Amino acid sequence: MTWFMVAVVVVVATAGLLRWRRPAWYWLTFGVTFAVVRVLVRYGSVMDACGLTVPPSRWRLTLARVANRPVPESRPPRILRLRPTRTGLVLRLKLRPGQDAFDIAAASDRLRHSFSMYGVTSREIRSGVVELRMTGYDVLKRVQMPAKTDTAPMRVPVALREDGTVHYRDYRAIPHALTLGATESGKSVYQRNLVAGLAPMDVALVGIDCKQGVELFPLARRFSALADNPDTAAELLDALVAHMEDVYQLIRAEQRITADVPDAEIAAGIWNLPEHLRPVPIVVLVDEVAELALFATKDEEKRRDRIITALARLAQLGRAAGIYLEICGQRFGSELGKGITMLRAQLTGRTAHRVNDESSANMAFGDIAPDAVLAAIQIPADMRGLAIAGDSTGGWHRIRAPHTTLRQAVNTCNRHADRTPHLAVLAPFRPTLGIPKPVAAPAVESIPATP
Ligand SMILES: Nc1ncnc2c1ncn2[C@@H]1O[C@H](COP(=O)(O)OP(=O)(O)OP(=O)(O)O)[C@@H](O)[C@H]1O
Repeated sequence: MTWFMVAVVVVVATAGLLRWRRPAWYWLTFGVTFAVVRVLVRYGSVMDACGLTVPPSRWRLTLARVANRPVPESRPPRILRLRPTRTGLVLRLKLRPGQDAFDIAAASDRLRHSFSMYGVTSREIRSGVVELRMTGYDVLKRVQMPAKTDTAPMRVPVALREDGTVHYRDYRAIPHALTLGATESGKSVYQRNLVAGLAPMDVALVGIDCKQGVELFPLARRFSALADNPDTAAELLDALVAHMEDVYQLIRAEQRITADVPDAEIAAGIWNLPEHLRPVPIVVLVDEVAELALFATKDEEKRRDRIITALARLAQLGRAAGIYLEICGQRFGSELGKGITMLRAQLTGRTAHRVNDESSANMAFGDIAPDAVLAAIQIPADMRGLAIAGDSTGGWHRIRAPHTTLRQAVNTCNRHADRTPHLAVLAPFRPTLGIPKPVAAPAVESIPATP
């Protein structure tokens, strides 16, 4: 008996320590069992307290009266499946007549408190079936991506969502995207994760990094072309437009359709071309886009117009030619001049890190998901890397990318350097590899100013 008591105390103490210090371990060891028991035991009463039960139907009342039995109780949605996961529980519910998915969504915060879970989100699976995803701890506090993720061409597992699922950047579903965020909000880390995720794939990476190349040039071995100033960027974008036109010619040549070609084989983009003819897809990463749109002189204005026109053309026509845009910046609104809002409208995927004002959040979500604007401005300053990711369907999620250091990203790019495609049209922009020339440190004034 004494040994049993000691064992109980040890288990309770270990569980308590793990719960506060290592929530992920706690969940995997004790938390999941406690949570399953808690949900199953409390399910009926919690659903009743949250107003998610329906009164007995007429035939059940009649049956009870005929059989002289007590009046049947109200019934909650039926549990179809309860599945523990790495980060929480997934509960699939069959709704009762008269209930809808909105009832469950509206009660998700009450369910979270009642089941003592960290977060609860719901989504409709099909008519009458709703899935509740519960997380046992804050999965975004220290992001750990699952060891296994769904793999598909041009689909990068880039971050974790607050419900514990993986957030993918799927270039074939959403060809172009915009990532906004104030300084030090985590844009570069997000972009680094994208590059590291794309590095093992058959894709050409093109970078325009107007921060003098500090973010993308260390990853140069996996890049087919890089530009670190607006002049080179203008030429590089012209070369990409020329490449896009060549790919269109190739698709048109393939489309010389005869009556015996099945409909499914008619090419309307590079992915429909036979594999031996298919040009390699290109992802164009632009860091600090505002640098491309700002100008001080007449010549710079001409260059700016050339750049924005080329970007807008790539955004409008690039998808079929396998050219995808990934644009990052602190702000991307009409104050950057003509053509910007037209370009922004083509960037379907939107991600906003912490922003300093509502108008910056509006640039990302104002035209697609107004409630995401509120979520974006509520991101706390100490949660760097936390972001709101939405798309044109109006849906949005809170996400956070894993903290990939520059060293880790460089290692990944170097490991996959042999996959870097050589495109003739991009050859002049291929980064030269080697030891950089030493640069003199800027002079520092050491004499203190006297009043
Ligand atoms: N997902 C993350 N998880 C943990 N820490 C992060 C994450 N993303 C960013 N950080 C932290 O925030 C710091 C700033 O991130 P980052 O350089 O990506 O910001 P930024 O938005 O690109 O800033 P700037 O516009 O000034 O370049 C990083 O050094 C890192 O310590």
